[in-house]
Amino acid sequence: MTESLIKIENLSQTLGKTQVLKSVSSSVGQGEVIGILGLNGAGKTSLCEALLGFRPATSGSVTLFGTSVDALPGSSKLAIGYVPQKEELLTHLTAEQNLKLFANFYPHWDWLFVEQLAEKWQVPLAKKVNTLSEGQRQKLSIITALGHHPRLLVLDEPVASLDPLARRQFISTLIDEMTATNCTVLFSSHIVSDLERIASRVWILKAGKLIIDETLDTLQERVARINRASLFEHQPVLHEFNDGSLLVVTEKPVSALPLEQLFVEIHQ
Ligand SMILES: Nc1ncnc2c1ncn2[C@@H]1O[C@H](COP(=O)(O)OP(=O)(O)OP(=O)(O)O)[C@@H](O)[C@H]1O
Repeated sequence: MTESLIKIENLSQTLGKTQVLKSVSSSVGQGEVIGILGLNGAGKTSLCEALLGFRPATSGSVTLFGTSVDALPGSSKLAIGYVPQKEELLTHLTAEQNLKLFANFYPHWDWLFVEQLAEKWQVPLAKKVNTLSEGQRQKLSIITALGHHPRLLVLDEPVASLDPLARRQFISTLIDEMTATNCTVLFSSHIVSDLERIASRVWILKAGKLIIDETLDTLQERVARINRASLFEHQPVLHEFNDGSLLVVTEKPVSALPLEQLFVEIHQ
């Protein structure tokens, strides 16, 4: 079995008085695309940031590329592309100056690819960032993360400000990039249809807990809500609803709930 690119073990994090992550465990292999879903405040950003080592875990651990995230060498950091929920561009510089700053850090920066993306996505490179629209800034932030062809790409709601055409272009670029480089992608979004187009696996967070960690195929074909009386011995329960019914993976295909409906139901 190939080594996990990301390994998360019993990761918990408390910020102030809030426990924002509760004993999260999972592992992700090279080339997997994880779609992260959760209500506002569920812990998606906290998880992305903890995975990248931006905030130390209160307990538990994260391993990236086989090394503890707390001791990650520079070469591994350079293999990561990150699009934060709120872009962190230098607003008094032009879009092009921002790209040049990023390019300085990355030996494998691909200017041809970056310029093609900027043209296709209509990001005006000569304009100062503080004069760009929110969507244009978001596109620029995505380009800075893709420009060095990362092995691991973490995208925290990258499409929130994008119009439908831009979202479609972004998803298609992401698919091309994944095909060309077999990069691993973690992608949080509230737009379930986008996640369904690219995710191989789905994580659903609820109040800091990872309650669902299943392949998209399993979720779409074999996840069903059953009564407790129908539960087989040793059948793992994904979620228990308020009325006592249970969400389980069935052995044979069932007419599973559409992902969006499943998401809504487990939060009611
Ligand atoms: N610096 C902080 N100090 C204290 N609590 C925090 C801090 N940052 C986030 N939180 C809390 O952590 C919880 C998870 O927040 P997080 O931003 O990870 O959620 P999210 O799923 O990304 O939400 P959204 O969909 O709104 O972006 C929330 O209850 C939030 O109030």
